Amino acid sequence: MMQVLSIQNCATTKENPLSGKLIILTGPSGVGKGTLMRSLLQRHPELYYSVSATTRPPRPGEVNGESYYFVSRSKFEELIAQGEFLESAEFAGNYYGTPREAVLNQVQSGKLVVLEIELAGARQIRTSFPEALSIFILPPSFEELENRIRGRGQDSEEAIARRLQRAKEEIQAADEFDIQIVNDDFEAALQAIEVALFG
Ligand SMILES: Nc1ncnc2c1ncn2[C@@H]1O[C@H](COP(=O)(O)OP(=O)(O)OP(=O)(O)O)[C@@H](O)[C@H]1O
Ligand SMILES: Nc1nc2c(ncn2[C@@H]2O[C@H](COP(=O)(O)O)[C@@H](O)[C@H]2O)c(=O)[nH]1
Repeated sequence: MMQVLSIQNCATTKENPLSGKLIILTGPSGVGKGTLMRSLLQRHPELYYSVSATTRPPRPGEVNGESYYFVSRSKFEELIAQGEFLESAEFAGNYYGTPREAVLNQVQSGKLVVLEIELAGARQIRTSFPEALSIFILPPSFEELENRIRGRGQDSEEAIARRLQRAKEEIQAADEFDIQIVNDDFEAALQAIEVALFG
């Protein structure tokens, strides 16, 4: 039976303001969230990165259970029906979702848990966990965003078009989030995230 923890378990404490807190890292596809996240984890291995489930096929080099849990559409729908996700959303033709139990267990044990997720999921988390700290990563320009998605060399033309269309909608929502950071100079953006998390 799945364990469901109450929201009180996610509160920070006076003694340790960073303990047991959810961090949302969001922003358009290709802005550099994953790259920032990897550097952040190298510098702060005490952070817990939530590995999502997705129906997207693995890209070269992606490892099941590390990059994502890669599941079929029918399995994903079964997991939604069983309430196994803290949030889930459809993005560019695929489902993505945050495993509920793993994340809540980590928050309860006092970890700072980072969710790298798209806009619809970020909104769901903000509604369920208003005390979560939310960070929106912006590109220096839309042209640079397109260059980064193309430069990554991982998406078909159709997928690129979908992601760019979605990016326009996502960027308009940046103001909804607690902190906005422009990922132009990578090191500066990384340091801005560190300041947001650790002061
Ligand atoms: N500050 C930066 N300057 C130039 N290139 C960058 C910068 N940050 C990230 N990149 C590059 O942009 C590309 C997209 O980055 P990344 O895959 O991390 O984006 P993402 O936001 O995680 O995308 P998605 O949401 O689709 O997973 C990568 O090739 C990465 O190396
Ligand atoms: N709502 C959620 N969005 C997620 C989750 N895991 C990743 N994502 C976001 O999806 C897009 C596309 O990712 P990609 O790996 O296919 O490029 C990107 O914005 C991710 O941040 C999740 O669990 N829930």
